[in-house]
Amino acid sequence: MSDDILDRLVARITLNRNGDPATSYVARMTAKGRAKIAQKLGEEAVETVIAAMGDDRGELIGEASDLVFHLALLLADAGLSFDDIRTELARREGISGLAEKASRKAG
Ligand SMILES: N=c1c2ncn([C@@H]3O[C@H](COP(=O)(O)OP(=O)(O)OP(=O)(O)O)[C@@H](O)[C@H]3O)c2ncn1[C@@H]1O[C@H](COP(=O)(O)O)[C@@H](O)[C@H]1O
Repeated sequence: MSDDILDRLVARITLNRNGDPATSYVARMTAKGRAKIAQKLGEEAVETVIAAMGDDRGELIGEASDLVFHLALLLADAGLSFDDIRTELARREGISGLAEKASRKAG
């Protein structure tokens, strides 16, 4: 078993996606479809933003965790995983966001 919680979470999501919606939140959300998962992700993003405006670190950690969990649900529904995100972030490594933006405007 991986010692990375994100890897274990993705493995659990993959297993539960086809489970019983009566006993699994992952299965229930999957059964509702990608639009519902995406909507929930958006709600969690807003809740994270609101938490970030306060000064309760625990609240922000909780909301950010809900956000990442629902992102994992959405990625799984699209046949993607955090490995795909890791690969893309590695590709971007060392490329300044400002330089990248400027190159898009120039092109
Ligand atoms: N990490 C999580 C996780 N984080 C958040 N959630 C659930 O996400 C749901 C949505 O959160 P909300 O804050 O919107 O709460 P809500 O109950 O819908 O309530 P409202 O805000 O709408 O009133 C809640 O039911 C949370 O319990 C999670 N559900 C599951 N996991 C992981 O996924 C695994 C598989 O879960 P099941 O498929 O449910 O067994 C679990 O073992 C965990 O490891």
